[in-house]
Amino acid sequence: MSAEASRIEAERHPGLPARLAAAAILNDIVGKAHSLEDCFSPGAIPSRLQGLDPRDVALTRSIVTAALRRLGTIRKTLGEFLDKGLPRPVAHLEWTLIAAAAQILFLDVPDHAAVDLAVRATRLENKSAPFAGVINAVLRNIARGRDKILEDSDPFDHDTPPWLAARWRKTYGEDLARKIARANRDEPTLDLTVKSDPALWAERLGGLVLPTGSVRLLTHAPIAELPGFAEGEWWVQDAAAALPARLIAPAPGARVADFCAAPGGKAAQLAAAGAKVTAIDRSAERLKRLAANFSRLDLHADVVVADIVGLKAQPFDAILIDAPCLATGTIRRHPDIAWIKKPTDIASLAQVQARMLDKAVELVRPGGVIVYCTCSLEPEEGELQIAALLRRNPDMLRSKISPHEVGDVEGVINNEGELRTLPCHLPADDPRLSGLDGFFAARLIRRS
Ligand SMILES: C[S@@+](CC[C@H](N)C(=O)[O-])C[C@H]1O[C@@H](n2cnc3c(N)ncnc32)[C@H](O)[C@@H]1O
Repeated sequence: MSAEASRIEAERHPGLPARLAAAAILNDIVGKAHSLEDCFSPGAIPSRLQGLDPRDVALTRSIVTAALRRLGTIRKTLGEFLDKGLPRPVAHLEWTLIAAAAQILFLDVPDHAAVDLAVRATRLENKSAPFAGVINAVLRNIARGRDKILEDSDPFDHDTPPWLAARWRKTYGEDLARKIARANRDEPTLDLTVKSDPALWAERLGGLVLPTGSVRLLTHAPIAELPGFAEGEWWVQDAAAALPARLIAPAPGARVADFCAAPGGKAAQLAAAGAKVTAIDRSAERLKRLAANFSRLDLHADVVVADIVGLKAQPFDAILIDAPCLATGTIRRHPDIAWIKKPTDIASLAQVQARMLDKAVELVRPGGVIVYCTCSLEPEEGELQIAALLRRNPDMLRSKISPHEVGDVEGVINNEGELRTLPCHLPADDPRLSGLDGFFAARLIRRS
C-alpha cells in the first residue's frame, strides 16, 4: 500500500493510529532500549505520536504500559500459538501482535476491535500483508483462550525477567520476591506531597492520608486539572520517594545540598521545610523542569549545573544524595525498566554512587548529616554501598532511622536502622490503594 493509501486507511479507522503508535513504541522501548518517559515526552525522537489527539495518546500509553507489565505472559502465549515464529522480514509484526494481545487480555477493548485493527495494520505494508490471516488466527485464539491464559500467568515466573527474578530470590527470599513481582503487576496510585494540611487536600481531592503523610488518590484525571495544582499546593511524588528528604529535618536556614536534584521532588520538600537549598544536577534540561516546578510551588533553591564527582563548594550542614541507579524499585510506575536495564549496568552505577558518597563526606561539615537513597531493590546500590562507605570512612556513623520517622509502616526499617521499602509494602483493604516504590535510604553523621 502506498503512503497516501495508508494515510487514508488510518483516517477511515479512527483507532488505527493509536495501535500503530503503540506497536512502534514497544519496538523502540524493548528493541532499542528507549525509555517509556522519553517515548511519550513532547520532544521524543522518533516521534510516534504526531497527529494523535490527547485521547489517542492516552490509549497508546495504556496499551504500551499494559504490554510492558505483562510482556512475559504475552510472549509466552504468542510462542504457543505461533510455534514457528515470524519470518525475519516481518519480525516487526511481533509488536503488532503484542499490542493487540495486551488489549485483548488486559484492557477494556472489545476483542473484535483489537483483532480487526491489528489485521488492518498488517495490511498497510506490502511485505506484511500476506500475514494478515496468521495475525487474525493467532489473536482469535488468544481471545478464545483468555481465561486459561490469565489463570496460568504468574507474575514472578513469567512477567519478571529471569535475571531480576534470580536476584530478588537471592536477596529477599522466594516468598518476598514473589510478592514484589505480584505488586509490580498492579497499576500504581497517584501520590502527592502537600505543602501543608494533608487532611484538607485529601478531602478536596477525594483521596486519603497515608501514615507517612502523603496523600493517595485513585484518578486518571490530567494532573494539571486537579484542584491545588495551579496554586502550587502539592506535587506528585510516590509516598516512599517522599521519605528520604524527611530524614534530614533541617533547622530553619540550614545549608542543604541536594546532589542529583532534578526534577526536584526531594529538593522541594527540603525548601518547604525551611532549608536554604542548593540543587545540583548534571542535566541542564532536567534542571529546567526543577526550576518550573519551584516556580509553580513558589519555592526557592540555588540551582547549579554540575557533575557531583568534580564538585567544589563550601561545606554544607546536610547533603541528600538521590543517586542514579537501576531503578528496579519503580517498575510499577515504569514497567519499561524491567526490559531495558541489564545486570551489567549495576557495577558502573555502583561506582558512580560510591564516588558521590565520597564527595558528600568531603563536603559535609563536622557534625553534619548525609542521607543517601536510591530507588533500587539491588543491595549493591543500597545496603552494601553504605557498609562499604563506613569501612572506608571511620569518621562516618549511621544515624539509625526510627520507625516513627516513617509513619510506623510495618517492615520498612532493617536491623541497621536503614529504610528499605518494597513494592509490596503498605497493603490496603482495597488492593488498588496498596504499595510503595522500592526505596533504600540510610542516614549518616560525620563525627564532630
Ligand atoms: C533519581 S534522579 C533524581 C530525582 C530527584 N532527586 C527528585 O527527587 O526529583 C537522578 C538524577 O541524577 C542526575 N545525575 C546522574 N549522574 C550525575 C552526576 N554525575 N552528577 C550530577 N547529577 C547526576 C540525573 O541527571 C538525574 O536527574
